[in-house]
Amino acid sequence: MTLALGCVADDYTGASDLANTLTKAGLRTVQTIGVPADDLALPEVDAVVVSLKSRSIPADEAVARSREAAAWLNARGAGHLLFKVCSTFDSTDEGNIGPVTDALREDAGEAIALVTPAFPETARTVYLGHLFVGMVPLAESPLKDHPLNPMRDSNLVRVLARQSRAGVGLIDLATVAQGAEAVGARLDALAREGKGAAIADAVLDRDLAVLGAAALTRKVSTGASGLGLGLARALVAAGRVAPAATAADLGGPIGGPAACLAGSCSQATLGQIARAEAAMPVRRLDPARLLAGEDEAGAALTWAMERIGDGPVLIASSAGPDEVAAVQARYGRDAAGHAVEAAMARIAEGLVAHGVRRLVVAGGETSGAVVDRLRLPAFRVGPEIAAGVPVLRTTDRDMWLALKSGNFGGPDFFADALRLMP
Ligand SMILES: Nc1ncnc2c1ncn2[C@@H]1O[C@H](COP(=O)(O)OP(=O)(O)O)[C@@H](O)[C@H]1O
Ligand SMILES: O=C(O)[C@@H](O)C(=O)COP(=O)(O)O
Repeated sequence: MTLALGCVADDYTGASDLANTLTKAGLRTVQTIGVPADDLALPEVDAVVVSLKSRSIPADEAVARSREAAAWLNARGAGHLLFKVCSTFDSTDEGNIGPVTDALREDAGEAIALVTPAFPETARTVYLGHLFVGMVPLAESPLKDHPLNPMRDSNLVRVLARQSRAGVGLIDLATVAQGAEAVGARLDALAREGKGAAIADAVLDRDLAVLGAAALTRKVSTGASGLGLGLARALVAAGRVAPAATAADLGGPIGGPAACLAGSCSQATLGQIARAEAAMPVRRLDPARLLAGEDEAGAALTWAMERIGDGPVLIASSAGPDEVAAVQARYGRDAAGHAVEAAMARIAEGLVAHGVRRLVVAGGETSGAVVDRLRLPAFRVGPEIAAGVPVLRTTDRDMWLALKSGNFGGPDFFADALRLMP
C-alpha cells in the first residue's frame, strides 16, 4: 500500500470527521484506532487516518505517540502528513498542537509547517489569525467553557506561539487570495525569519484549495478537516489520486438493540439530548454521585437493559458550565473528566456485552474512552450523518458506530444517526 496522504488525528471524533471529509472528496480512506498492529488487514486505500487520544495528555506523550503514528504512515509511503487538530484549536498553553507540529516537522526535515483549523462547512473561519466560531470570535464562543480545554484567546498566532519552540507567523487572507505560489513564497519568507509554523487565514472552501495546494509542496501540515479537504482536492488535481467512483460497500444491516452515550458538555450536545427526550428514554448520570464512589454506571446499565428491547436509549453525563465547574472545583478537572469517561466506557462495554451493535457516542474524549474499552481496531467510513460526522463500520466485526464531536450535528442528531445505522 502506498499512501497519498497519511493523517495523525489527536482524537477519535476528529479522526472520523477527517475520514468523512477525505471520503467525500474521493479518497479511499480508512480510520484506525491507534497505530495499527502489523497483522491488521486493511483494504487498499489512498489515505489512512490514525486516531490517537492525545489532545489532552502531557505534551511529551502526545509527541511520542504522534511520532510513532507518523513513522507507521511514512513506512507506507505517505506522500504528505497531516496532523489533524480540532477546528476550535482545543489545547492548553502546555500543549499539544505546538509540540507535535514542531516534532513532526523537524522529523520530516522541514523548516516550517502551514497550520489552519479553518473548516467553513461548520462555520470555523480564520481571519488575520483570529478564529471565529459561527459569528463570534473563539474566546466568546461556548468553547470558552470547555471542560478540558477552555479557549480564552482567539488569536491563534499567539496561542500557538505559547506552545511552540520556534516562532509563529501569519499567512493573511490577502496572500491566500493570490494563490498557492504566493502562499509558498510567504512560507519561505517566514522560514527565513526563523518561524517554524504559520497560521493561515481561510474563510471559504476556495481558500482551502489554495492552502491544500501550497501545503502539498511540503511534507507536513497541521489543521482540521478543512485543510484535509484542500489537500484532497490538490491530490486529485495533481493526478496523484484517482477519485473513487463509488463509496466502499460497508455491508448490510446489522439490526438489534441500539444505544446512545453522551459525555460532551457542549451547547450543541446539550440541545440534542433535550430533543432526544421526545424520541427515546434518557438517563442522566449524576457526576457528583459517581465521583463520590456510587455505582452510577451499574445503575445506568440496569436501567438500559430494562428498556433496550423496546427501542434505543440514551445515557448522558452532560451538564451545563455551572454544574461542570462545581464538580471540577470539588474533584479537579482531570479527575472529574477521567471518572466520567471511565463510567461511559464501562456502560458501553456492558451494552455491547448485552448485544448492542449500533452505538452513537457524543464527545471526543468520551468516544476515545468507549472505543478503547471496546478494543475496536479500525473503521470503514460510510454515509455522512451531519457535517463532520460519518457512520462508521468496524473492520473486525459487525458493528455500526457514530462518533460525534461535541459541537457537531443538527438538533435531532441522535435520531438522525440511528436512521443511518440499520
Ligand atoms: N457532568 C460533567 N462534569 C464534569 N465533567 C464532565 C461531565 N460530563 C462529561 N464530563 C467530561 O467532559 C469532557 C468532555 O469532553 P469530550 O468528550 O471531548 O466532549 P467534546 O467533544 O464536547 O469536547 C470529558 O472528559 C467528560 O468525561
Ligand atoms: O475539528 C473538529 O471540530 C472536530 O473534528 C474535532 O476534533 C472535535 O473534537 P471534540 O469536540 O472533542 O469531539
